[in-house]
Amino acid sequence: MRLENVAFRYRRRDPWVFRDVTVSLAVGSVTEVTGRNGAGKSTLLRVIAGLRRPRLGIVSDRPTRVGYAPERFPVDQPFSVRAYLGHMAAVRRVPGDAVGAWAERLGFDHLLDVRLPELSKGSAQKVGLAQALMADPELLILDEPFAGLDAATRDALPGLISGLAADGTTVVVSDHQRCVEALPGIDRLRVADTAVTRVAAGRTAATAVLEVEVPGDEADALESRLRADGYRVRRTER
Ligand SMILES: Nc1ncnc2c1ncn2[C@@H]1O[C@H](COP(=O)(O)OP(=O)(O)OP(=O)(O)O)[C@@H](O)[C@H]1O
Repeated sequence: MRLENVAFRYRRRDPWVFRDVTVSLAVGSVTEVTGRNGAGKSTLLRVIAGLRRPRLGIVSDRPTRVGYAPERFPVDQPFSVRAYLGHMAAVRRVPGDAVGAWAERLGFDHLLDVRLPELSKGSAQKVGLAQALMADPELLILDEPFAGLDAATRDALPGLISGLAADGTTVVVSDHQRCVEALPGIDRLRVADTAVTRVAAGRTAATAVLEVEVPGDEADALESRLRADGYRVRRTER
């Protein structure tokens, strides 16, 4: 699919979140969206998913089956996990046994009869992932999917994502935790200052490595700023 000269702001007098965005997402690609807090990553994902319409520009060739897992899964609905996912499966015409299969795969099958508001953050995140994944999406949008996940699921998710991509799903993921950055062939978009820029995938000949020495108590902040800006950071303590 393709975004062409896309601009978005929430309200008419708001500042633009981004402007003049022209990017293509190849079928079966995995794209990581990076940027600082508030840069516009979630907004870009919503526009790509079709949940928000661009104010200007054109989005073309968006696949029909779109799976979207929001940053914060809405847990204020009074249903059990089973009832909620069963309903989502019915809406998307997915066989009902997909619910149990995804619950088992993501490790929350023991929670199927728990009501959504009673779920822990990580378990709610898994339910959000399951509803996005079970429709066999051609376009899968994951907004900070790793937040709150247990180690086993966090480790399994990149493999699951690359498996789906290998089968032709186009995946777009924002990921402060940088869990997908090591996936081979991953594309990267950086959102900053109302621009969305494609960052060269694979390191090219033009890559430079800087060694920067900072006081220990500043290291965490600098590291997360650099990572948010899309840089790869290797850290050593002295
Ligand atoms: N529903 C909304 N209505 C109005 N403004 C919004 C809305 N959602 C986000 N914004 C604004 O749009 C800008 C981009 O927000 P967005 O959530 O897309 O950033 P982000 O890069 O995903 O941030 P984070 O890393 O903190 O999740 C911010 O200025 C934010 O305040």
